[in-house]
Amino acid sequence: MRLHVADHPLVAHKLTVLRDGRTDSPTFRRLADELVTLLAYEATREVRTEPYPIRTPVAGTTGVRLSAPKPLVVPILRAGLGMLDGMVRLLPTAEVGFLGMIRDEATLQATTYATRLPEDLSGRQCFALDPMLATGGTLVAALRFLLERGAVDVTAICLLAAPEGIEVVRAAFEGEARVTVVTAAVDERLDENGYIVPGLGDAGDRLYGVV
Ligand SMILES: O=P(O)(O)OC[C@H]1O[C@H](OP(=O)(O)OP(=O)(O)O)[C@H](O)[C@@H]1O
Ligand SMILES: O=c1cc[nH]c(=O)[nH]1
Ligand SMILES: [Mg+2]
Repeated sequence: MRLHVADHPLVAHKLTVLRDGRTDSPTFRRLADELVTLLAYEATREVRTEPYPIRTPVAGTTGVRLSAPKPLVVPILRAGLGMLDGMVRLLPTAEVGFLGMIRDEATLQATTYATRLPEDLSGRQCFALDPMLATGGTLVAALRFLLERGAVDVTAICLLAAPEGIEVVRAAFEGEARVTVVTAAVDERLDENGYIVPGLGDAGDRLYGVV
């Protein structure tokens, strides 16, 4: 597993406003959208391309274009939906699959309640979107799911990660070059309820309201 932590003043600035408990839902949604676009720049560094010949008004040249099969973007519902638009803005030809996962608030165990993904992901590069990597249970299950269906590699894009969760993902994918985690920041720790500290609270609730 490879880990990339964004180191950029714009990311740090937007993340600070996102964390602030006074930030309202519309602003939170806009910032999550902007942050994922900044992170996607790094996360797509190894997206596959092929040579593509074109003519400029001046001369012929060979550029590149994204090669087939199309990358698959997978938001992990609910909170990952808040990152979808920002991601596909940068990768407009990508296809989108959905994974619905919920963490039990008492046991912190993740369960899957919805899947809408291609059966066969052979040869596909996948990008899993989830703002929070806390205990790591959700992300490990999601990454396993995509790799078992044949994904060539999976890059998870998170807004915040806890050190404990990173270690869980690292242990689950030890020596696995197909897994990369890109995050805007690694926070201090988890609290006794499995929340990231200082974190930003419940990302799903801040995006979409308390259910
Ligand atoms: O690393 P973990 O300990 O597994 O926790 C992280 C998960 O918790 C949150 O989802 P939640 O279960 O709150 O669902 P929601 O997106 O519907 O709010 C978050 O979006 C992650 O999916
Ligand atoms: O801090 C956390 C941990 C898990 N899920 C969240 O939304 N926030
Ligand atoms: Mg939630």
